Amino acid sequence: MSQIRNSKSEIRNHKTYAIIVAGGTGTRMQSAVPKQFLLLNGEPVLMHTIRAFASTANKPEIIVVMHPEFHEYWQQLCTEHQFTIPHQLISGGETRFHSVKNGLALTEDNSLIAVQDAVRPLTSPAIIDKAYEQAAMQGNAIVAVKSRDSIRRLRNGRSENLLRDEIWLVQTPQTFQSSLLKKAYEQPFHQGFTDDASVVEQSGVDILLIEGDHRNMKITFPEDIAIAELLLRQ
Ligand SMILES: Nc1ccn([C@@H]2O[C@H](COP(=O)(O)OP(=O)(O)OP(=O)(O)O)[C@@H](O)[C@H]2O)c(=O)n1
Ligand SMILES: C[C@](O)(CO)[C@H](O)COP(=O)(O)O
Repeated sequence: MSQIRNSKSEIRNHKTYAIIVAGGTGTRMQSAVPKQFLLLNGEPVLMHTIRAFASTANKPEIIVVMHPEFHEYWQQLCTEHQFTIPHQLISGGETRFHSVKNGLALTEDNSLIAVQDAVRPLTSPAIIDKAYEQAAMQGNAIVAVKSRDSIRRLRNGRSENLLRDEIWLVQTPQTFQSSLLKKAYEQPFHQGFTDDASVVEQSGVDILLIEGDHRNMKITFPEDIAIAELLLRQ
């Protein structure tokens, strides 16, 4: 109970942001428009993701990062779907790393920043709030789930079993105190930076996991839209 009270009072000292990265082209989805605009239960994927953040207790300021080529299209979708949740729309970069960096430029210091894939429309408001609370107390909070399958590593043609209890599959949101995230993103881009945790870890910070939910899937391949629609109905 006292831990809950502490985390709530910690968070009150910080402004909260969500940087929702929607600057990708969705090559693996092979759709006519990037996957963040595909309809999920009749509404674009990105609108579900923005609504999850707007439905949290923390009510972060929402920054959506998107390739400028799609800004007008997105405005049209917002009008068509009568989507009025306030958000800032800014330009994406060459990679996810560069898109996040563009978002960071709009954030104030001494804040808490959640970085979220636009294409994770099933993230629950509860886990978003939990991540802000944990990051307020401990510096960072990375949502992840344990592997349900056995895991093997293949190297030089030989496979070996890994202890699956030690393996976590990383999702978003990935939430940080702004000072840690901004310092880490001053590093030059590296191909190994597949998410925000890998960037922050490279700057010398220990990464802390919080348990998420297997439903928090990333829309990546064509079949994922149908799977997400089934999960939304449950
Ligand atoms: N230059 C980029 C590349 C990716 N992203 C975002 O990062 C998230 C995770 O990336 P991914 O699933 O790989 O999306 P895409 O890059 O669009 O897909 P693909 O790799 O299949 O091309 C997505 O919300 C995507 O829009 C971004 O903001 N800017
Ligand atoms: C950020 C991420 O979703 C965490 O699992 C993942 O690293 C994105 O990878 P992608 O190759 O850009 O889809």
